[in-house]
Amino acid sequence: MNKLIEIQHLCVGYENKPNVLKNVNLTVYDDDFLGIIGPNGGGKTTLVKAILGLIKPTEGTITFFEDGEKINSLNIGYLPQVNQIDKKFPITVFDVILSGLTPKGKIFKRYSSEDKQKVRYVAEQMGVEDLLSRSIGELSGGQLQRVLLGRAIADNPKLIILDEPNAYVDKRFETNFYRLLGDINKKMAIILVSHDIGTIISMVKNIACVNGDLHYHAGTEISPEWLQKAYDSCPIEILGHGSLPHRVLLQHNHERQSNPDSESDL
Ligand SMILES: Nc1ncnc2c1ncn2[C@@H]1O[C@H](COP(=O)(O)OP(=O)(O)OP(=O)(O)O)[C@@H](O)[C@H]1O
Repeated sequence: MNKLIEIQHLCVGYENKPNVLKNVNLTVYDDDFLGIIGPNGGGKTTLVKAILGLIKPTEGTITFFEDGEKINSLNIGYLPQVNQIDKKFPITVFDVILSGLTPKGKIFKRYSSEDKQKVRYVAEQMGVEDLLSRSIGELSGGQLQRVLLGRAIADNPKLIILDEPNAYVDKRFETNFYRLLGDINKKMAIILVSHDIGTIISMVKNIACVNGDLHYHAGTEISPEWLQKAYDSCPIEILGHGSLPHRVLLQHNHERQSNPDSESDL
């Protein structure tokens, strides 16, 4: 187990909201499966954007490693939140997966026959090989999720980041998707952002709760007290599921609330 990413004293935010995250420290390992939880507006996506290099830290550092040595950049695959996908965009499944092979900064890359073969291989792994000529607007939520996961892993990244992947699908299909993630985790590290603590606990190796700052918990044996502390001022209710907390219900009447209608998604 080697370090893959080391985040030290990270502060990051936006022009009109400069202090979204303050003094965040986190290490991600090369075989990690890290779950990121936290209340709405706590800064989970902001942390992901900082790791992806989409926003610049105001303070602190994010360092990448390969085989224990510092490197300048890391190949990261990303599965975005479903609301960031324009399903009306006229693009086929084949081209979506192929676009995962485009090196950063090279939009007009010429694809080789090897690339095209790779697309077919990835599509088979994701179980979408029969959908390659379909446009993404014709897919179900679960199919789209697997196509985008294929795009994220196509270039054999060292890490994939999945932002709320369970928002794509019906609960009944989640098991298959998470089994797929278990297989992928044998080859690369995974960061999974999710509101669903039940999912996080059953899947991941380590947990971080992001709520303006970051509380890290190695392992998944988390106590209700840790959760309450990590979620800060949000009142939480934990429903028992065996000895594991299964679901956390929050009331969003504190100042980080970003969407008053989203109470039911937690
Ligand atoms: N582009 C932006 N410009 C200004 N403020 C932003 C921007 N994006 C996010 N924010 C604010 O930063 C804070 C953290 O947002 P972020 O999306 O990181 O939270 P989150 O934990 O991912 O939330 P959710 O669970 O609702 O997806 C929120 O208060 C949000 O309104």
